[in-house]
Amino acid sequence: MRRGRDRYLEGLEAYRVGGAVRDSRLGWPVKDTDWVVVGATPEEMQRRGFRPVGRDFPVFLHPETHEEYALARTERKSGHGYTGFVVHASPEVTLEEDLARRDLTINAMAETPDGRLVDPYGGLEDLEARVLRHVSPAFVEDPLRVLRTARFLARYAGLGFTIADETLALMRELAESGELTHLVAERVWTETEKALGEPGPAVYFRALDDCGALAVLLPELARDAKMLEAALARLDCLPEGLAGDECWRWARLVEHLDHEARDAMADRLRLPRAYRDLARQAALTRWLRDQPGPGPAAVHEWLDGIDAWRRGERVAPLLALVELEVPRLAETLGRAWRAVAQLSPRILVEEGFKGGALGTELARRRRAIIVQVLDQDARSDA
Ligand SMILES: Nc1ccn([C@@H]2O[C@H](COP(=O)(O)OP(=O)(O)OP(=O)(O)O)[C@@H](O)[C@H]2O)c(=O)n1
Repeated sequence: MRRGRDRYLEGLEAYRVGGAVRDSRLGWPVKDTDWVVVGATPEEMQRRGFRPVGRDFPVFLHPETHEEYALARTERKSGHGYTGFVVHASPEVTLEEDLARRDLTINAMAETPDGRLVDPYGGLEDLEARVLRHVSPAFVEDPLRVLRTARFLARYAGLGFTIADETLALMRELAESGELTHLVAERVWTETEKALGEPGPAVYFRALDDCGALAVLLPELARDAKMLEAALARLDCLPEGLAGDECWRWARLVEHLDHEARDAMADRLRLPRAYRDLARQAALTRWLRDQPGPGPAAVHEWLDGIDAWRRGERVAPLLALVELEVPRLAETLGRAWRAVAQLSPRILVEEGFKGGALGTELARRRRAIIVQVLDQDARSDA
């Protein structure tokens, strides 16, 4: 977007950078625009009315557009993890130096307010050749970049992007060095959740597997190559309405794992409740699908397990999932659920049941209804 004169920027050397420059050239929707300012001090920014927001480095919000303006800076690694960086921001830091600290060449382009491209590291050429390539060997200073690169691949995979061999080699190096283990759970999950929302989420996990990072970060998934391939194929196998949903995609990815492995992974990544719950329900639904028959006890256990009684809204989407693989079973389960849902505990209370006896009788009658529906279905099959 071209803007007219901006009095706050007058006399300031400011460049649009990062995602906005990349995405506008790719014809991808631009989410937000970040800026780099060269040759200014924090005091000058504040004098101009910019509001300081950076904790770790000097970043300011434009008084009107509220876009982020960061003072040009260099970063050097000084230890493990996210905090192990020495940031140097001063009016002497050049635009080229600021761009050099960035992860990928396509993320290291800048643009003047009037649209002139500054591209010292060949970002445009890589963008046109659809290559994700690191800017410099300093790529390895931030292990999160392994995940970021995989995520960008997942986003742009449909455009034909690949990871440059040399970059993949650095990603491998990071996976082998143990540096990835220094990433805190929140950062790993934030990237992973973003990747789950990208057009090609399977590509993210495959790229992490290719460089050995999956075995470090999500060993439960990486353990068995065939299982992993099946899980990745399932990721995008979702009923309409659920397709593209991060939480459902995650559930599909992990539904084949036993609950110890699922819980271990969820604890390690500090997964939000919704992700844990849905993964458990999807796993239970898969279990039901694989039961012989399945018989009334299994159907009942499934309804109990997904807490259908209190959370009836869970049933339909899970049935839609079954329908993708075993439509006939989904139909039977749907009938059983509709029949059993009509039995209101209130009726039993009115009949005089209470306490434990109420629970026992409710379960008995529910089971009887399920038996009846399954019998009817079996007879109409015969
Ligand atoms: N670990 C990181 C994080 C960020 N950056 C740089 O900071 C810019 C902004 O980062 P961010 O907002 O996370 O990503 P975007 O590139 O804007 O992408 P997205 O569309 O995902 O927001 C990136 O373009 C990149 O130049 C980096 O080099 N290394």
